[in-house]
Amino acid sequence: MTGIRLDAVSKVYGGRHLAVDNVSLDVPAGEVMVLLGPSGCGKTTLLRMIAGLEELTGGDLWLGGSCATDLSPKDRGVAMVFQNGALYPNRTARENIMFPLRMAGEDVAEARTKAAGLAKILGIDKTLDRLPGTLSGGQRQRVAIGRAIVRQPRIFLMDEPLSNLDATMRTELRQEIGAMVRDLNVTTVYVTHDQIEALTLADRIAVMRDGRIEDVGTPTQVFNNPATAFTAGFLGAPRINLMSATIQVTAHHRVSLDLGAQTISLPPTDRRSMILSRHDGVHVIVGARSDAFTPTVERGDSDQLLGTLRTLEFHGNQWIAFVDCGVEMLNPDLVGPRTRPPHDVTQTRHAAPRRSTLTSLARLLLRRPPATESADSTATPTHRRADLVIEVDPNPALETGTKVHLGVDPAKLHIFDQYGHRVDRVTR
Ligand SMILES: Nc1ncnc2c1ncn2[C@@H]1O[C@H](COP(=O)(O)OP(=O)(O)OP(=O)(O)O)[C@@H](O)[C@H]1O
Repeated sequence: MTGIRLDAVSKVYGGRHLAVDNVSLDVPAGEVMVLLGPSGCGKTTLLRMIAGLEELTGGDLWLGGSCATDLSPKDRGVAMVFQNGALYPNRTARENIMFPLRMAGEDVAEARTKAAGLAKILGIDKTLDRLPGTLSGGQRQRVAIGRAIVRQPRIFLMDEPLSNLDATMRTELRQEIGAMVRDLNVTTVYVTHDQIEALTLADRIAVMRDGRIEDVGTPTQVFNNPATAFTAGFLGAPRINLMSATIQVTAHHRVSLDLGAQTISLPPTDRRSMILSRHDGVHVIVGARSDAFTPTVERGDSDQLLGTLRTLEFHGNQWIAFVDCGVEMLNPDLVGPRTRPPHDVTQTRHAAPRRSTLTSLARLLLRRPPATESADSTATPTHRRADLVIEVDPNPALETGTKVHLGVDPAKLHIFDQYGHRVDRVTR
């Protein structure tokens, strides 16, 4: 089994377009690593660099403990499946799967046995004698996967293999891919922009943005304990509420998050209270998923916010309320890297991404808040007045236009600095 190590890897296209920016990542042998991120964030480029289809502009690639930066693609023991796994149209599914083995000189009977075994795992054993043109998209993609993996590659790379399939087929094949790569125990890197695919398939997810890795962790780690506001915003539906806030420290070091029109108090025992109590006046970003609130029509003991119910939506398995609390919301896509200085693409090695700590907060004290920065600054994330998006239980008293009290569970709040990094230490 072969692990993968990316060591400060960068890719600059045409001498000026930075597609992958100083990425370091370890994929232990046998792990299923999913690269997740929006279109254009560098996922495919990174995958192609592992396959040897793109040269590295900077950094090194290690496969199984040996430097593979300059190794030719055929010597890497890597197989790759793309969105549209092209098949030989005049060969049956069986012949397509057997093809790499026959090319390698393997005995026909042996190749047939291997192809049949894989076809069973992939659920296409009944279609082995058909031509690709007579197969459904999902069946064709299964054949392509079988053909890629039949030679037992050291590493299996998949680039959005399910994106052209319908929802039912995607779910089925996703489960089969997960089972297959684990059965075969092959180190797998899987690219997708679909959070459900990532959460369900991955041993670990690397969340990418603008050529960099924002966060790496198990699905539960990146979802429940996101290191950055972007990760918090990319995972989860409805999207996380990100509120612009200012730290307020009162007598006895009690810490509140001033949202402008309203405030949320942190319990003194909350570890963030300890961290933030020395940072009165600092701007932060407060993240709260839709289940962090308990809405009631009557005032309750744990109420922290008051708003007006603007809209109620039925989402099948849940009701979602849009509540106007007069607070300033931020767009998760625009928080973070755009607050960093513009990048010098001629430099391909950079310091490792920093962990969010008190030190980063301390640095904020030296900065003006985004709203007061110069007009041409890239530092201002999009601020907008918007509604909090909140899960509600069916309740006839919750009607559009009514006042709603919101209990807030501080344990479900994530607090980020203005660069979008968590103010408390994130452990992985
Ligand atoms: N051959 C190329 N020449 C110049 N720029 C390129 C080339 N290939 C990719 N890019 C650019 O590099 C960036 C990363 O592209 P990449 O295809 O790796 O992103 P991605 O995350 O896989 O996107 P998608 O999900 O849309 O496939 C993009 O801005 C893209 O336009």
